[in-house]
Amino acid sequence: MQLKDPALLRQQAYIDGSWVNADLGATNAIRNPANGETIAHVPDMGGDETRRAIAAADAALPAWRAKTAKERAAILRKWFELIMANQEDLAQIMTLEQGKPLAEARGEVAYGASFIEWFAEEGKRVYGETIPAPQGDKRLVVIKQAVGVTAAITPWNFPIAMITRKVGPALAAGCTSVVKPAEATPLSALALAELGARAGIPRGVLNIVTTARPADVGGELTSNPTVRKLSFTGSTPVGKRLMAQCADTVKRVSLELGGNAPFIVFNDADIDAAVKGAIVSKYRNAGQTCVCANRMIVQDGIYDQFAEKLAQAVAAMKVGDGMQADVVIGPLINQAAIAKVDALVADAVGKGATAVAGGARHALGGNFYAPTVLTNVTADMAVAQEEIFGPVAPLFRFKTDEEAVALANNTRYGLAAYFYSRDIGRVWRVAEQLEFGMVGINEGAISNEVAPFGGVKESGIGREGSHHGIEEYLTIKYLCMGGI
Ligand SMILES: NC(=O)c1ccc[n+]([C@@H]2O[C@H](COP(=O)([O-])OP(=O)(O)OC[C@H]3O[C@@H](n4cnc5c(N)ncnc54)[C@H](O)[C@@H]3O)[C@@H](O)[C@H]2O)c1
Ligand SMILES: O=C[C@H](O)CS(=O)(=O)O
Repeated sequence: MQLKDPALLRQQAYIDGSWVNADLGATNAIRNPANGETIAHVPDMGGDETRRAIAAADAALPAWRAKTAKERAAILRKWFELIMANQEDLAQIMTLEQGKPLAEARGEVAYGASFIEWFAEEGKRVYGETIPAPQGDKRLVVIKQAVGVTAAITPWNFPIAMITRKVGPALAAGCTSVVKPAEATPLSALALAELGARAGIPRGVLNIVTTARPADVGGELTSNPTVRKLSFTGSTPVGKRLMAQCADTVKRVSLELGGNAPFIVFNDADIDAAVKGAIVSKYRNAGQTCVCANRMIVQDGIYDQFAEKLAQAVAAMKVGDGMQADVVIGPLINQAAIAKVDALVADAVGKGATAVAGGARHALGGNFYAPTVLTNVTADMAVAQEEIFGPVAPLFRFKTDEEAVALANNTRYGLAAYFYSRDIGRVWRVAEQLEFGMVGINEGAISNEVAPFGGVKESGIGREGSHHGIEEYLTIKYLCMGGI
């Protein structure tokens, strides 16, 4: 690792403004998914260390929320500037621990930083209201206040952006935060904390607890009554478990969970634009994103042409170590991911699908999977219902608009959906009929800091980003003044 600022590679957890080891000295090795090499060790913490982090966040809360929104914004703005000034180092750390190509990692650093920049400003626009009182001697006022101590549990696929999408609004609102990053990718979180300290975030306001035992740390974060809110990003099964664990202390919960995005291409689509959008949506992060197109649903009239163009583009993708300049498909996160993707492809091919590009583990071996396009895919195949989380595009065929919408909505998930059509009537009808939180129309890249990100059904609760995102960290208080 060749960092301009080696101090950004932190191998201790960050609690109450100090870099600390686990109480018993246990550590967790962090390995490069491209080659299995150990790049660092971080503390393997449990309930005791987590309780201390929560106590630190609680102690820091009064002074932090007493600052004005403008004072908090100045610190967050400085944090944003430091993240961007260290973009190259942060991108290198991310590629080495998560595997995504360096260009994508640079993009994620900027995307993650944008949430800090955005919410520094949003914090200054948390407005209350006055209500015309029904009695002349009363005055009614509504104010908004910080929820308090918050917890964030985040996934490995976006090691910076999934943290800043939570900590940005939390700190801007006046909350404090305890973050448990994914055990595979803690280094990006620790580097963020280092830059936060340099930006002037006071001790205890932001804490990072690392562990190889997520259930132990998560058990404390979800049961400790001092924690008033949990924001979780990850798989739907884990989200359900954490939501249940929060019930005993009636915590506020935000959940950003799994997806199964349909990508519908109608006969009237611009096929070249649709192929471009399919590649952007499907193969980003080697298909390991929650909003990846998971099912390509293509109308009869253009099915063969779309399949041929997509397969041709996919076959040309360079697979390899994300640190190599021309690589566009990096490794999957681990062998379990490889096995899952391979099993899904084998199931589809075994039931009659055809691999017109890829279709197997890559010749590089290890955690590399060949970018794949499957045709003749049918609803009885596992890829129709399971989140693939790999570089595999299954193509389904349809005849009518109604059939396409029914196919698209036939999932327990409801995060992102995409479709390509140039008929304005069809655009409005399909957009309104799709049961998803976000819909890309003639566009495969829909994520940014200004729009509400989130899903319906079993893809989650709440929204991140946009002016909605800060509401997740605020409570509404009604003041009734009598005797006026
Ligand atoms: N909707 C979104 O914005 C979004 C974004 C990224 C990823 N995801 C989803 O996340 C999944 C992939 O990420 P992942 O493999 O890290 O998911 P995961 O659910 O396995 O892990 C997510 C986080 O939860 C922690 N965790 C796991 N079990 C836990 C427990 N019992 N108690 C406390 N914490 C626990 C993990 O350590 C990690 O930090 C996919 O389903 C993807 O769709 C969703
Ligand atoms: O994987 C889920 C992320 O939220 C993807 S995105 O970068 O926000 O689109």
